[in-house]
Amino acid sequence: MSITLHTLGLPRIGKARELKTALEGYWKGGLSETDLAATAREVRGENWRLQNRQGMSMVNVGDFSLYDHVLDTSFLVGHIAPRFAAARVDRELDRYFGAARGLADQHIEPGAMTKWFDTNYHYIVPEIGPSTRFEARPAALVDQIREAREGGYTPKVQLLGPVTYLYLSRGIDGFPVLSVLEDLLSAFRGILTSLAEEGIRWVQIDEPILVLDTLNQDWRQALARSYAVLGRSRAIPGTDEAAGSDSQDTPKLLLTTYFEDVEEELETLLALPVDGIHLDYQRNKGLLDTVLEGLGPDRVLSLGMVDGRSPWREHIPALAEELAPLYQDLGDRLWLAPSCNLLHLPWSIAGEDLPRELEGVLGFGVEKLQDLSALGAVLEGHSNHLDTIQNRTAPWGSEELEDSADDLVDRQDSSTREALQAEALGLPRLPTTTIGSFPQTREIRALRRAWTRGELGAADYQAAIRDVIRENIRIQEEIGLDVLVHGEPERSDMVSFFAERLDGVWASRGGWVQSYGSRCVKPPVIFKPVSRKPDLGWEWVTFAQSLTKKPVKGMLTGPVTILKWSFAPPNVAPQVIANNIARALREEVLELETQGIAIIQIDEPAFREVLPLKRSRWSQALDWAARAFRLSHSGVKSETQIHSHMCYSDFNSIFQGIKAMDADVISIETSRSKGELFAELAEKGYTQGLGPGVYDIHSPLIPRTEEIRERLERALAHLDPARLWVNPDCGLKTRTWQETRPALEALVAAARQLREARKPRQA
Ligand code: MET
Ligand SMILES: [Zn+2]
Repeated sequence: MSITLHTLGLPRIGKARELKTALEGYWKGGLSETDLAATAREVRGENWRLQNRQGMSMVNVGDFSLYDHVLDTSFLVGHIAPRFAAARVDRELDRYFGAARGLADQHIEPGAMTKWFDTNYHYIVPEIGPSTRFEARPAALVDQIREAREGGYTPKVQLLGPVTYLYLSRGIDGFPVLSVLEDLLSAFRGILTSLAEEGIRWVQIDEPILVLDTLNQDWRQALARSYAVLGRSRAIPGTDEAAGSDSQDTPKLLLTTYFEDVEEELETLLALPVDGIHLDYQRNKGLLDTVLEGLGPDRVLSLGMVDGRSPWREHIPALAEELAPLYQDLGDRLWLAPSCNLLHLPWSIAGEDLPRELEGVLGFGVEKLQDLSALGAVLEGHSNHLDTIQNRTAPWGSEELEDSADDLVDRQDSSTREALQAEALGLPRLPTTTIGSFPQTREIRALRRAWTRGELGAADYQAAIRDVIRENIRIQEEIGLDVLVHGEPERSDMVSFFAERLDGVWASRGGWVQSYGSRCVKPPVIFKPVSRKPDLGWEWVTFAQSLTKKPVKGMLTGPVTILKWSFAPPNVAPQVIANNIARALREEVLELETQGIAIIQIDEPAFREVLPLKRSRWSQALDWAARAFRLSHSGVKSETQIHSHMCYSDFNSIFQGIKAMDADVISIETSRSKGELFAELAEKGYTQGLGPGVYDIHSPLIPRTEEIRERLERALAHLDPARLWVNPDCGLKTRTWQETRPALEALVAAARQLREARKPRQA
């Protein structure tokens, strides 16, 4: 009997992003539905082949998605928000994409998108209201099961569990989402019945909310009720009766949790009448004894042995040794898998140019499965892989592991700074500025491409970028903005630009990870203590400053954002890495200051992503994150104004951190907010400068002066006019100049009108 190996899902964008290309082709009208379906089939086929080749006992069906698995779940349970259900579409497939991306021609807004737990994957939020009804619609899933069977594979079906599905939903106007549970469970039952008819033996049902430490009694009850209906005892909905004999014919359920330990909900979890439980091994080690006790004599324990969301490889010999007694105990009731869906990793590291330190240390999806099968083989005594695998940890010196940022110099108090800065900068009331990037035109992209390909020499490239900066400054002066920027033409991406200029960070060529739909990101890998390789590009900023008398704001990406949008080594605490990056950035900040740059913006759009899944650890995380931010500008003069930028406005959970960052000005996204935020901020005692975004850069609409003025007035109703800035929601790199220019003109006009109307008390 060989040990059962399986996965919790694989990347579905295609190993060379084939699905991305096909999707975008289909959306533009250049690719037919048939061709898109063919690409989708190829991607699934490739995934099944890989699982088969690596010795997985079953292949997953249901992990593939054309856009998002939460949206797929909505369609699977027949829950399509009314505005999409009523939309006019040529093909049903367009209704699905409409729900994901909106239907602009019919003015139908897409579903909201938000992050999947603490990952960088975004899902489409289901909307639940009084008219929500569910109905099993398993046809598409059944087709994929048959497809897998035709390929000769044994399918295991993967579903998002009903309770997590509801937990991730939004109740329209506060509608209580749990009130639809029974109806949803009937749909799930219908689906399980269809799967039984297809001869499915195992269903993987994901309930990652079991790792949270914030579930209340209602959610616990929902879990208990759901698995009473869907699990082994299979009660008949609406009655207390068990379904009895038909339970033999329905698939077994493997309930999966991932991303964290299940400490708080261990009892809840063990009481669920499911046939197997999956846990992240590393994070639940300490609970295994209790788990084994509660597991009983028949149930399967699946352990996530290789980290499914970090590219660092495990030390297989050590793992095999640790696991051996458990394998003895459980025999074939022990299953092995990656800790979570491999969707959070790129496809494979093969063909990448790795720095010497990373050879054999790093692996993506394919390599994770190789490690898993190596572990299986070692456990079963079929292999002595033991001597070929070396220690796989990041080369971080032990002295560097203790880092409390003692070199952090506290700044003078904020009101002293405020006065000094006001004098040094001499800005008008309601100063106008932008967030940093200007439109990345086709010419700029072509320029960068030619330079990276070596078709353009350094001197020519730099001259061309200087021309763009010159033009950017000219336009900003014409528009009449108060604080200018160089426009970031040299950056394609705010994290990879810095990653390439920091020693200790490795950028892959093709390590793409799905962020949402067809959008992919290529996270850099931080693998050793980070340092600044000569500079981080300050000369572009000082060049811009040399062209104008107005202050030019220097632009950097902050330590927390660089950390959160990269892969970091697991054996180093995040604050150690963040401090490390902060010190490299600090050198650049101090250089900018020396060169006469009086305002420096350190962007932290990923700041709130430091919040761990467990709420009990929030406060500590905010502390180190704010500390790292402060370290990145530690030592600047009081006259130097430090800005930060975050493109969201939900500060409730991070307010403590925002204050502790001790920035002078923070720009945020608010153009869609109705003003409650300002009252809230005032109430909480926010006293720094604030730049509420008054131009929604995500929309092609050009705001009118009156609209901007209204938005500013809403802020002025609650905040000190001396601390209010006027700026867009975020950078303008995705917009065109045709949109940007009139929008910024409106923004400047609105600020001027308000200044006039409010008659400043001092010059
Ligand atoms: C996602 S935040 C982006 C900030 C950056 N400075 C820009 O303007 O593009
Ligand atoms: Zn932004």
